[in-house]
Amino acid sequence: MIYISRQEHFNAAHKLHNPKWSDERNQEVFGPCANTNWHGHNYDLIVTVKGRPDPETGFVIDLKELSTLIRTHVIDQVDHKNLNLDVPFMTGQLASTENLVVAFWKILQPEIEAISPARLHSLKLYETPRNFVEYFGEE
Ligand SMILES: Nc1nc2c(c(=O)[nH]1)N=C([C@H](O)[C@H](O)COP(=O)(O)OP(=O)(O)OP(=O)(O)O)CN2
Repeated sequence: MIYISRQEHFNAAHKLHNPKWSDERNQEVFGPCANTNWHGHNYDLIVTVKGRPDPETGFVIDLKELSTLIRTHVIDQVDHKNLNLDVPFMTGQLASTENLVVAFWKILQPEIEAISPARLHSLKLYETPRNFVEYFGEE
């Protein structure tokens, strides 16, 4: 079994804001991340799939195809966007790295399975060089 990864990049604006709370409470919990007029991040997304190399190509999955799939279904939806305002699949959700990576999984898993026998293994999403989450599809 081989684990193979592709890294993609996007930048996006957001703020951490719970609409059920007062502005003061949001500020207290989220600090500068609750800034009313948004802030931005340079995100990196690492998509890892697992499988056995095809005997004819030697590939678990064609990384060019995987890149196109990630860009079409995820990166193009979020790049240069406001995650709170512009991204339908984040509507009604806090724009945290955790919620974002779960939303990406729900989009990518069926798309990968549609083009390849390889399976999605994990997503790693960097919000900053020091803040990142990893998700394996577990509930
Ligand atoms: N569990 C989570 N905690 C936080 C998240 C998150 O998505 N999940 N997000 C944020 C902020 O949006 C943002 O990441 C904070 O940025 P910042 O503090 O600037 O992060 P840095 O790594 O650049 O900060 P350093 O202090 O320089 O390490 C906050 N929490």
